[in-house]
Amino acid sequence: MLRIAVPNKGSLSGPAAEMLHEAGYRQRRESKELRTVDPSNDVEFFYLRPRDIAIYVSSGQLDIGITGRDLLVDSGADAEEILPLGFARSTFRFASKPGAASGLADLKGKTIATSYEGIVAGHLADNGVDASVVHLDGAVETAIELGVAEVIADVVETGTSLRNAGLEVFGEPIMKSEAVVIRRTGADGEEPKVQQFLRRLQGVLVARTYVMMDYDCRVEQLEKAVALTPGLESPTVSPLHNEGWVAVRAMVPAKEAQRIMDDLYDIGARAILTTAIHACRL
Ligand SMILES: Nc1ncnc2c1ncn2[C@@H]1O[C@H](COP(=O)(O)OP(=O)(O)OP(=O)(O)O)[C@@H](O)[C@H]1O
Ligand SMILES: O=P(O)(O)OC[C@H]1O[C@H](OP(=O)(O)OP(=O)(O)O)[C@H](O)[C@@H]1O
Ligand SMILES: [Mg+2]
Repeated sequence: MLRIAVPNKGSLSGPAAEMLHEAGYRQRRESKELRTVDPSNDVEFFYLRPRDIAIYVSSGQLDIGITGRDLLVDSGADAEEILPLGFARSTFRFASKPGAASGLADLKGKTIATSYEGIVAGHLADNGVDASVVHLDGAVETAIELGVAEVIADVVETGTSLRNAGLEVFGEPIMKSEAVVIRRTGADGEEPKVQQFLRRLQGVLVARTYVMMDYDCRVEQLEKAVALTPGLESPTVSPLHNEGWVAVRAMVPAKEAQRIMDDLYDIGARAILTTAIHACRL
């Protein structure tokens, strides 16, 4: 049975459960459940603290896990990223009172508060900067006002938390993060059950980003139309009962669907339809 670690709370947990559900896996019914078995898919899910997931996976007791890239790096655990999942996107940045610092060089001798000590200590060491790091569990934006630190390093998404605390980011982003699937470093990448799990999640990612487009066009316009909708491999072209016309079917990126429909209409295509994709295997 495949054993998978899933975040039990925080920003990762809702979207992770939603993605697993869309991929056809049974998920826990209530938030207190710490594990659940999905016998029809031969999978067992363990609901763990996001911060602990890389450690469990690196120990080899669980086959794979879903966590944040930043948490994986911060843990220093012997685990590697195998599939980015596109949710819980954030950047990890330094911030301070406006004007208190403008780059890495200004950190020398300063105290930096963070919940991600591993990332910060590694980044300072890589850049040869000598500064102290104070570990806080969360709400680190308050640390400057309360005199615990002069600088913070934290997850930034919209920037609202920093703005509310009167802080500004400075310097280059330390890293970009999103939810990722991880496995123990060097684990068997060809394991069929793992591959099947990854294919299912990839199917969800594709279903979320593409739509199916169908339209009719004159044979003379076919090459131009196909250039607009090349599909992933190649579009399906079928004859219509009316001579000189064909029906075309291709997957297109959902974000571009409206623009492509306009362009197809302009070259004479008609009966242009888009439909959602619920699941797929590429
Ligand atoms: N506001 C946010 N937007 C996007 N991703 C976020 C946000 N806050 C945290 N994350 C991501 O969530 C993961 C952190 O997990 P964590 O459980 O600490 O989330 P959290 O939302 O901060 O929860 P908690 O309330 O328990 O602190 C990291 O990968 C981080 O990049
Ligand atoms: O840029 P924003 O959109 O404001 O998002 C970033 C904030 O979200 C997270 O905090 P969370 O609410 O999880 O609290 P925490 O600090 O206790 O983890 C993170 O630690 C930042 O504080
Ligand atoms: Mg948090």
